[in-house]
Amino acid sequence: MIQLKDVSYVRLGSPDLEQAEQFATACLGLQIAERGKADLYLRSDDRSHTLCYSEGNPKDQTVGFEVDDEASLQNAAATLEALGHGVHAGTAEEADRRKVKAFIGFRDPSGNHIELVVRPERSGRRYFASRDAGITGFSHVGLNSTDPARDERFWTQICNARVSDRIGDIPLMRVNAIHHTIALVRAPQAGIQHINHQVESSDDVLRSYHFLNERRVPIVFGPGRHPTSGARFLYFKGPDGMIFEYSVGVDEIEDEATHRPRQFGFEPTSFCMWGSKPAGMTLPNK
Ligand SMILES: O=C/C=C/C(C(=O)O)=C(/O)C(=O)O
Ligand SMILES: [Fe+2]
Repeated sequence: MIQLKDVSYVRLGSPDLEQAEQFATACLGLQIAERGKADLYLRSDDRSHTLCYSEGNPKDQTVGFEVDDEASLQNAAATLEALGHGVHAGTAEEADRRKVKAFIGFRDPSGNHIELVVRPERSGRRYFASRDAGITGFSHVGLNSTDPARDERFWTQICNARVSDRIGDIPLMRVNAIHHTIALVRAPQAGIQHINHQVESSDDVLRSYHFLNERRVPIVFGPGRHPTSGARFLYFKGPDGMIFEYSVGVDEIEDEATHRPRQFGFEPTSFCMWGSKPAGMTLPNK
């Protein structure tokens, strides 16, 4: 069994790094860690980076997850190979670019590009936001799934993710105590459906609602509250149509041994208990 410890980073291809930088700093509120030749590294917490825009095709989207050590990485590679997932062993140069000791890359059953990494770098300097969005850290991703039941089996049976709750057949899965690190969303093709950053308070969510509205950043859902994790949230659109979420107050699962996933109906009130409806963002199909 592959033991995922946490989500580490997202890498997004971008045809326009300047536009990505403008959005990430002036709107989203991340800190520039480094500008490489073709990479823009952004921080959201005490890690050296949690988002990297890389010159290229916006369809190139990767999520990195941390595993314990190099032995775990080798075991993971063998497990995935045995299951027929092609595994790319990251070169030293590729690992440097990701600021990790070592990594492997593969595709999940829907075709999402996933990397498993060992020893992602932390920063000795504290995170200093580019704007006062109240970000406390990168927390989870929504991943497109062409078959949520199949992909739930992959993440839970091969990667040790645990289902915290389901909306219809959409699982919200954790890899540690936090309610979810991976949310599957039914879609016709692979891709990252949204990228979540936690903020400090509900005030931050509402402040950003007004801040982003004034700057004509499309708000696609919220402000609202998820009945699943209990989080207050706001979703908005960034470059290349990528959806970002701020949220606060995500539950932690107190007792790993006794937690049973709750089943929510596939209906609007399962997505927002305050009555907010998504605009221009398709609610996942059942
Ligand atoms: O609409 C359902 C979303 C649920 C949550 C949550 O419970 O916090 C998410 O953040 C999510 O799926 O992204
Ligand atoms: Fe989310």
